[in-house]
Amino acid sequence: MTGKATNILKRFKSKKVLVIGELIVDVYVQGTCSRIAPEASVPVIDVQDKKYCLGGAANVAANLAALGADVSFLSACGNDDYAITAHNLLKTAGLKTDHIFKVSERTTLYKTRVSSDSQLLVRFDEGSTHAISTDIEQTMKTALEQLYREADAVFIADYGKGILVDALIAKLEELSAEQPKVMALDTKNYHRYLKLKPTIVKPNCQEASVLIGQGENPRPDLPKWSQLGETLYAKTAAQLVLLTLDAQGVCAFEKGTFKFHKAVPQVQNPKVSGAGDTFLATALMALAANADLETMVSLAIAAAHQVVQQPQTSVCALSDLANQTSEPGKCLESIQAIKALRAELEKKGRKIVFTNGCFDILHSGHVSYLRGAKAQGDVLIVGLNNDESIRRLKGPERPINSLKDRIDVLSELSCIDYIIPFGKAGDDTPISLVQQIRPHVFVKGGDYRDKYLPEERTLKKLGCEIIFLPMVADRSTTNMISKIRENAVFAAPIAVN
Ligand SMILES: Nc1ncnc2c1ncn2[C@@H]1O[C@H](COP(=O)(O)OP(=O)(O)OP(=O)(O)O)[C@@H](O)[C@H]1O
Ligand SMILES: O=P(O)(O)O[C@@H]1O[C@H]([C@H](O)CO)[C@@H](O)[C@H](O)[C@@H]1O
Repeated sequence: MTGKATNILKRFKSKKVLVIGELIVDVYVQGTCSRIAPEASVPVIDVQDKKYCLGGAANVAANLAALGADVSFLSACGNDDYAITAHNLLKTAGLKTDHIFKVSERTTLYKTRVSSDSQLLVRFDEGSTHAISTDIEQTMKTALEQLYREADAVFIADYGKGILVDALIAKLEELSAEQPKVMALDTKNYHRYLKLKPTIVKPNCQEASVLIGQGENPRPDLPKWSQLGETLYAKTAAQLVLLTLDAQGVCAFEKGTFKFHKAVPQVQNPKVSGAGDTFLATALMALAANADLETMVSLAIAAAHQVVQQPQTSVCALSDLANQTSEPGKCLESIQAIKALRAELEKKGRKIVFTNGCFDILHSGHVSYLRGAKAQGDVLIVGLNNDESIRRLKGPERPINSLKDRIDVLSELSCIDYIIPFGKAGDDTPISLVQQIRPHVFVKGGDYRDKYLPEERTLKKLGCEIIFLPMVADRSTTNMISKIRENAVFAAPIAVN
């Protein structure tokens, strides 16, 4: 993934997101089965472990918090043991609980999954599913008004268990009409939100199949799905529809038009419960951070890929997502990597700019020159003399900074796309690199305008344009070293790496 994703992720931290929906506690009972019960032919599970996780809208809130968002979670639950469990789990996840309204007439929702080894045997769903009372409805409406106005984005996690009553949806419509916000919607009842016009929804293939009236047993064949954009748009009124097809990847639609399909990394025995929450939470954060559609979907896929490999409902932390999307280093070492890069750039029609140098102690002349070099094309590749090469070219006291240090420093310059170390005894010229890279433009500083360039003949044979950029006066590594020496109280020899 490109540096774009990295820049988008940096903007996640400042986002305030409102989550409204059902708070659910997921209970995972893990055991082993070695016998059948005497009273009936059912397995006896010797329970070995029981885990409690945030589920439903609470899992969405936990995912958003893990991605760096400042989350406000609006919900109602019972005033019971599972409400205490949920409260503790929310606190552990760094979530505020002051807008979780506990009411005695409700029982907190919880789903208990019983597994033997990794085989799910049964799931019990418990808790109140009736609509919240008018009192609680009014309380939540008041809270909704305040929290909506403070939010950058809204996530509606409607599990159809009595929280998202008509009055709250109507309030959302009113608020959205006054102050539109990016809004993600996860529901099985899209028809209830048509007037609200959510920004982004994420039906899976079964939900989409039901949505378009083709029943619950879809065949996730891609060609069919990519033609259903108009229908999905009509059924959801969502500007963006991200249709998740399990291992078949994701189809992205914008206002009914199919935009692209993205494959997903394949995982053996994926644990999908909660992965949809992670996917849509990440997509919403990316949207709120002004990501383009392609980057948004890639980030959502990367986050979901992380959680489907976890045994229980879990989250993808911002740091984990950053690690997954951080671009590989800029430094290319192997001929194969250089060849692959050249082929990729040619396929994309990119204009390649090449330059080379020692860049021992980086100074503003270098920076101005490298920025100017990048401006000559689309991609800047820098040939960087290795340490032995610099010793041969500039003397035994050089370089001051090792190749690794110089790569680290140059890699932080956004104008440089790739760095390739070079130089060997008997040939410290960039000729062989030029032959491999075949740049469209070759750049050196003006100090080379009247000097012999051994690579010039090769460049001309390649039809490569040669450009000399203006020098920044009084900036050179040699000068810097001299200044350091002159200013040193005791002209101690400069440590050579
Ligand atoms: N002051 C400057 N302004 C613009 N370009 C520069 C400047 N100094 C060096 N360059 C360019 O940067 C590239 C790397 O040069 P190099 O690393 O030798 O820099 P330097 O400061 O001249 O080093 P040294 O003093 O050790 O020779 C070369 O293409 C050179 O033309
Ligand atoms: O940092 P420098 O000394 O500007 O870079 C040198 O440039 C030489 C130039 O390309 C003429 O061939 C090159 O030969 C040398 O290896 C250094 O990169």
